[in-house]
Amino acid sequence: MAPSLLSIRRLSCAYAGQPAVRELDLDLGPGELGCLLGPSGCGKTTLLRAIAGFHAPASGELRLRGKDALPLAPEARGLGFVFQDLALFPHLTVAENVGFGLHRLGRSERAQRSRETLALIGLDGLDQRYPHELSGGQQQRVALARSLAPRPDLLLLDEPFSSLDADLRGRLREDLRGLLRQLGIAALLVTHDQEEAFAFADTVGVMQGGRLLQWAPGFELYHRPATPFVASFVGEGRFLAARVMPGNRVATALGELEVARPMPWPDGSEVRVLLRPDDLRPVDEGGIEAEVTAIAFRGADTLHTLRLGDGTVLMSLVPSHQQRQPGSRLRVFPDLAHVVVFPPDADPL
Ligand SMILES: Nc1ncnc2c1ncn2[C@@H]1O[C@H](COP(=O)(O)OP(=O)(O)OP(=O)(O)O)[C@@H](O)[C@H]1O
Repeated sequence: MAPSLLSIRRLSCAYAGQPAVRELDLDLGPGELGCLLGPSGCGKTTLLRAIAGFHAPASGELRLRGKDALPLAPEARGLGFVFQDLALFPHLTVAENVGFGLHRLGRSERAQRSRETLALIGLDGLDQRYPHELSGGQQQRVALARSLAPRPDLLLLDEPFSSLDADLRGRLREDLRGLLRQLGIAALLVTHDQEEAFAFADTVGVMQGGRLLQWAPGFELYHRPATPFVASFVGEGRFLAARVMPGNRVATALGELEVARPMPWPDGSEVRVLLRPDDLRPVDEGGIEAEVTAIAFRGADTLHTLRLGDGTVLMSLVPSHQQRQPGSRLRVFPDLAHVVVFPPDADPL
């Protein structure tokens, strides 16, 4: 197997003895687009700064291209980065900003690379402007161009789009993604925004309390979350009380469900099953009847909050042309591709 571009083992970081990153393992391959997702304060920025060389970890290993990177200063690590607080140089033109990291190249090569990168990022013709003569989105493109101009093999991005409105944000993200693919550059992006993480990354990591709980493609995170925290943090979902039955089945208020993988708990154990809103399909007959307690319009569909007879609260996505009011009744049928089961007491939410 080819060595990872970035390989992290048991990495721990702390501020004045307070842990911020705990025993974290992570691998990123050449050209792979990764994303770190997690609640505020879970250690995403600290991890990114440790990779960049701006934060010295307390312990653990950090290897880049197979070599120990911890002794290396940030500029010797061969990485590009775009951090929230990394502003453009106001007294330099766009071309000079983009050429800033290209001191190893000759003068004409530098100008050519700078022009080429500006064209790639969609800033043709703006090279002689100063940062204050650009829109917020254009400034962010210059910051991206500056980090991409030296053609690093790994780009670190800390919420680079957070100051932009949703439309611009989406466009810039797509343009950057295409460009990284075209140039074969790997990236690790920190974001709060799940939609952004799924749209951008091949592999998404969910962090909590300094730990990386799962590092997997978005589909895996959504359909096979490793912990109840990942299950509830990624997408929407509710837990339904269940009991383990013989033959890899669980009994629930919605009937018996088949579990694809063997469960480690003996028959009769109390467990809980993850139910996503798209796991509960509205039906005319059969299924189970529930009371609609709230309705949130989403455009193409509406998110219904439902209460079963025993008080269990669940969610169901319903096509939005089916109009209903809170207090009405709805029949739903569980239609689960993957039944995800957790013990009842793990990681209480
Ligand atoms: N310079 C610092 N000095 C002391 N503690 C810090 C410092 N920077 C971060 N921390 C603490 O370390 C923990 C992790 O912070 P970090 O900024 O890495 O989280 P984050 O996941 O990036 O959060 P956010 O999403 O809010 O940016 C938090 O408890 C935070 O309070």
